[in-house]
Amino acid sequence: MAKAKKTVKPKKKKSIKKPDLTLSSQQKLVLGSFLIILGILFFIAFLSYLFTGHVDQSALSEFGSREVVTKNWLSKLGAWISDLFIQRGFGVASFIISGLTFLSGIYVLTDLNKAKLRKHWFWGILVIIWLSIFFGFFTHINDSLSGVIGFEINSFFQDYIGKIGTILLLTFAFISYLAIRFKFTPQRIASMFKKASKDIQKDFNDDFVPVDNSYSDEAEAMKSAFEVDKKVEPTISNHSKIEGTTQLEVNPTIPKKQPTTTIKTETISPKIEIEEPKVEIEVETVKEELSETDNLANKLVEDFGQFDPTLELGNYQFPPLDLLKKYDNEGVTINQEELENNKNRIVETLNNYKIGIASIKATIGPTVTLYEIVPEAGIRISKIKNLEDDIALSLSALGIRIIAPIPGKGTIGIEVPNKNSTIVSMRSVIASQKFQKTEMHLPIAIGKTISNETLVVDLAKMPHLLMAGATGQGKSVGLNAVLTSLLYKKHPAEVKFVLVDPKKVELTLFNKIERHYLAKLPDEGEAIITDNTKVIHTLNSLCIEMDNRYEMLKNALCRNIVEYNNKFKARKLNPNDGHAFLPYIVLVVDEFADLIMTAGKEVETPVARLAQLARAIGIHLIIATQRPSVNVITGIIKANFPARIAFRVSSKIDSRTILDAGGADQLIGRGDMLYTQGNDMIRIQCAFVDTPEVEKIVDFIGGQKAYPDAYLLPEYVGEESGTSLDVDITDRDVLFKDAAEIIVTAQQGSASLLQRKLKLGYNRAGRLIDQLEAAGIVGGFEGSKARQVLVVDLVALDQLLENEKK
Ligand SMILES: Nc1ncnc2c1ncn2[C@@H]1O[C@H](COP(=O)(O)OP(=O)(O)OP(=O)(O)O)[C@@H](O)[C@H]1O
Repeated sequence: MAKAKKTVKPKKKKSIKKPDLTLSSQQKLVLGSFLIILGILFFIAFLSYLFTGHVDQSALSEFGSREVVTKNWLSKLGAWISDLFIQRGFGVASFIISGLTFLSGIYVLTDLNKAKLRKHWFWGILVIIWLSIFFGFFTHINDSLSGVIGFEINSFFQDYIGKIGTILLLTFAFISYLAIRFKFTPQRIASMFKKASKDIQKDFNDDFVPVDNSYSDEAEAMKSAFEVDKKVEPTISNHSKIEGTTQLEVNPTIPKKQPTTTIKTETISPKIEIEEPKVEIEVETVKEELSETDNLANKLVEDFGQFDPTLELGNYQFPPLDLLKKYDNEGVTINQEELENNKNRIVETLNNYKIGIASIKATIGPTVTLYEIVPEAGIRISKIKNLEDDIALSLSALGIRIIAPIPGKGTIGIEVPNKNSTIVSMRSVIASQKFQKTEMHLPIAIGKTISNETLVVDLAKMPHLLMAGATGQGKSVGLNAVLTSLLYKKHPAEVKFVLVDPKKVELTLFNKIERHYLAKLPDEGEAIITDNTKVIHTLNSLCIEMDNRYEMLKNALCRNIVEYNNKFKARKLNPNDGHAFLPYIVLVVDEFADLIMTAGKEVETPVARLAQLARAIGIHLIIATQRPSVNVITGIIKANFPARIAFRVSSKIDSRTILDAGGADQLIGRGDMLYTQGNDMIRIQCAFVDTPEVEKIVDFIGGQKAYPDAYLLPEYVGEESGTSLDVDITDRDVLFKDAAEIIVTAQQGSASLLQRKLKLGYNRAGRLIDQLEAAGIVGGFEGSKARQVLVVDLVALDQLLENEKK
């Protein structure tokens, strides 16, 4: 609300009245005009008092009587009010009150900034008091100059600090007023004096000068002296301002002194005028010229509306929250005693190592409590870091993690597991505002941070996720949490899953939503892939899908899937040209280690290719593994998976393999995890979603109307279908070029070399040799001897392959 108000405000000027929270427009009109009239009444009464006050003085005692005649222009009331304000109040300074009242009326009517009005009153009252004290000096001339208040204060000052003291005090008040109110500085005053003396000198030299900047400069200087304040109190009257400007502009050769005085009067006696009129500029937006296709697209959008990819399953219902379980032990449960004990032990332990603590703060999370310590001055953080193991031993709790220092803070963190950890239910994170209101493309409510905040991350931004953790530490639950998040947020038309599950048990549940959310190869029975050869086919098929999508993006002149889909929705892309709405594809591979061990390069190559290139076209990979050893998570995979989740692992080395840092070995399991997206590491308690809950969700979705089939991936012709001598270069094995390079580099035409280097099976390596022979890279079969290599080096090989394409 407040924001909306803010954005609207600057546009609204006098003409449009902004709704007020307390007063209706009618009330504002009544109050505003009342104040304006009251201001005018005051002014008339005060003005009249200057002429009639002394006559009316005697009548005031009989004020109640109707017969008494008063001379004030506003009769008895005028006489009484002006007597009250001028005689018994602040003297002639009371005129300012009439001005302020008038001003308040204008503010209420035109709904200007109330804070400004308050400022006017504040400064106005100070000026009134100052003036009345100042005029107190001159009461011998006329006692209504200062009023009783001014006179009394003045004589009070004079009694205590004398006449000179009072004058000095008033001077000081005056300077302070100028400095604070008008932002006057000595430099500004000096520069004004300088300018003035220069001008005088010039005047002296010649009476008339051709127009120069000094007028406007001076005007500027004076103006700028007040400019800072303009926002607070726009004082220059429109009328005089316009006059000043015209004089300056129209008479280019007028004598200098004249305009100077004009400007001075203009600035020194600020008249009451509320808002400087701002000439508003109306910007006409020029319509972009439309191209032919745009016109057509606009017409189509006009006729049929934007393309809605969800239309085919228009009645699709998202799973309700009720399908997810509520847990009793949700919410933070750590008692004061535990907190106190831990704190004491930390303080004691650190004291044993001569580390003094300046302060300590605890943040209680779902699984661990973070004690944030500020060490005493002079203690080196590296010292604490080195003592990590000793401190953990002394605190003798499993899973103590020391963060020294906490990034971005000068403090040290010690995370101590809570005795009773709490479950972070999937329901709580899905129901969180953060998740419900997110605008992310592929939002994942992964769990809660140490300070109990729900963490929602965007898979589309990651752009791929690597998950590792020893068995039983929460990996499968983590995968389910990811999938559940997407099911709760994305329509079947918007996202498709390719699920690879060599364990055959974890992801089978999702079979029920095959025709809603899964993608598969054509002619495959089941969408969930459990067989290694099928995995290789699917990965290669995804590579083809990727290439196809890139082609579509290129033709549509789009840089990424979001732009492409927006263009498609705006009906700017013709389905007859091969365009279609592109759903995101999320490839989930459980037990990646298992795959790499059995299929080696055949899996690694397409995975690496997808990881490198697929982000822009909406294919995202989630890879989970139990064994995070370097031959599973190779350099090329790591380089392309900046987002990583580590559940508890058994060794520091494993932790380093996944996170490039220790820490995952000190987690406590059961969904306790570390998450990094390339820079900082955050400790998260993974949201818990149990198999029965997932089952309910997939049943709910599976029970609804579905597409006729799963999302079909492009067909991939695998190695089995190749003949022994493939001459057609388009039918070559994807590893053909790699194989040729290995053979040429080694100058040894043997299948076993390929088997070793490319981690291939014998059959495939043999077939590669056959294809190399057909391409003229290796010679014919020579019994037990290795084949002859016919290409001398890699340059020659490149040339040969280039020539082939022509
Ligand atoms: N986020 C969590 N919150 C609470 N408990 C959890 C959480 N995640 C896992 N657990 C507990 O740990 C058990 C094992 O989790 P999970 O099946 O996910 O392990 P895993 O790492 O997949 O094991 P494996 O690799 O053998 O499949 C769960 O049954 C559950 O009791």
